[in-house]
Amino acid sequence: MAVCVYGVWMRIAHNSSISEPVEKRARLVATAINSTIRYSTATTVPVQKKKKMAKLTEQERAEQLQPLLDAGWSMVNGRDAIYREYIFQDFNQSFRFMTGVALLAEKMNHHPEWFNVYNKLQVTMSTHDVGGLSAKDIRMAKYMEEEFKRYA
Ligand SMILES: C[C@H](O)[C@H](O)[C@H]1CNC2=NC(N)=NC(=O)C2=N1
Repeated sequence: MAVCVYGVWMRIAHNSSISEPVEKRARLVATAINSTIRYSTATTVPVQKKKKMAKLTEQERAEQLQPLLDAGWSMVNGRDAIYREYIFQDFNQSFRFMTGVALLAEKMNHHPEWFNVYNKLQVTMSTHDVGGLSAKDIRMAKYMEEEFKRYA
């Protein structure tokens, strides 16, 4: 980019006839520089700001959290967090389920608080960074509900 811009400037400076007063040629180059700078800044792509995680709003709780509570999740006493117990046929099934959740957790950088004994899995979801429930918790809990249907 810089090289071709320099080339443009030099072509303008060279093309303006040699007899032109130096001031005029300097003005031509200055105009070209300004327009290039304007062009180059105009073409910069705004940096996508990382979406700041926030606690669920009342409306999001009504629309997105309530279906999870209806499906078997419950609010944790004294915390803005949700809890669910899953029972599987055996340890192998529960660990397979946990493996899928763990892969999503790593992809999302969002991790469950969980405890597993043999075929029973206890899961608590909350977002430590915001001190309560966020969209990430909803997404992970919905994933778990969908996955669990495969173990019915
Ligand atoms: C440093 C690291 O990115 C943060 O601690 C991530 C990791 N996993 C997380 N998991 C959960 N449940 N909540 C968080 O706030 C969180 N933050």
